[in-house]
Amino acid sequence: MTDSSPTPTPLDASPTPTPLDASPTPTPPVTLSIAGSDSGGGAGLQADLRAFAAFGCFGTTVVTAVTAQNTCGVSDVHVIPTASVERQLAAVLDDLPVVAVKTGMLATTELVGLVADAAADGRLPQLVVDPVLVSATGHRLLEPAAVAAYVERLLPLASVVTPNVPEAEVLTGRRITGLDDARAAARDLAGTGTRVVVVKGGHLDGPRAVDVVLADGEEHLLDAARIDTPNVHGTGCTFAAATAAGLARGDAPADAVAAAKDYVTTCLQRAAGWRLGGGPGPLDHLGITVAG
Ligand SMILES: Nc1ncnc2c1ncn2[C@@H]1O[C@H](COP(=O)(O)OP(=O)(O)OP(=O)(O)O)[C@@H](O)[C@H]1O
Ligand SMILES: Cc1ncc(COP(=O)(O)O)c(N)n1
Repeated sequence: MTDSSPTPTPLDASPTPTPLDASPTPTPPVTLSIAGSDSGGGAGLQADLRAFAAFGCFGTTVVTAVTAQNTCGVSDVHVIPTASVERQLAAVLDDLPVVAVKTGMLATTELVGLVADAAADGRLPQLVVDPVLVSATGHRLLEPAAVAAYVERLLPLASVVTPNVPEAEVLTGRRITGLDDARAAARDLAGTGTRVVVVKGGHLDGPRAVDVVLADGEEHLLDAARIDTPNVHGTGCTFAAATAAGLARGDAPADAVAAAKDYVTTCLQRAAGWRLGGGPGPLDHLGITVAG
């Protein structure tokens, strides 16, 4: 008599988990994000800290605003008083050896001015400015009068600026419908004094997601296949934080933006099938280590 029952499947066939590695590690580079909190966790400081960690950086934070936000929208914005932002900045910079800084949501003209003053005093090394104006869900995150402060005060002091298409349109007054317009906008923004300009192409149409980079007068493109996914909340924050982290670990700016592009593309790919929330969902930053 033969036994026709199927071979029993072991309950858990996955490989034995690697034990946690407790060996000492070198002191990491310190990065700083000056940005808003996203209660939904997809953008803002929450995304920045995950991107910093992926690049092996120790992230610190200065909170400019607390948003009540999820994937569907922003229902409240509480701007942190300027004096508190100033004290957070002093607390971080007076003690920790920050080597690169990223700014995100700055909310008001006063806070843009505060950051510009700190940069002018040489306290914000390798400054990456992500000029956050509006959330992906359409909520204003910067008061309109603050746009001039960005152009006149902050951009001249930035190492890298990373507007998306709608932000580049507001900052330059130029309509951007394709790559040639994005190139022209990048040249306008380089004219403010920023060393490296990245006009991100996530909002342009087409099968590729192409970003225009103008670095010390040299233009090149960051080009990746466009991923078909609704989960794009926090791509801009992630790209800028990853760029700051690359600079912090010693990459040249052109290498830092290229590594940031690879990282954000990987995070988008991994989360393409995620279903978190009813609106544009977050990226998968989890468990990724970007080799230096
Ligand atoms: N669907 C996509 N597939 C591949 N890459 C994308 C996609 N959407 C955005 N990107 C890339 O993500 C990065 C961020 O670009 P994007 O223009 O979306 O910035 P953003 O609008 O500031 O982001 P956010 O959604 O956080 O506001 C860029 O490198 C862009 O090319
Ligand atoms: C606190 C904060 N900072 C930045 C963004 C922009 O990200 P997105 O354009 O993906 O909404 C946001 N929504 N919230």
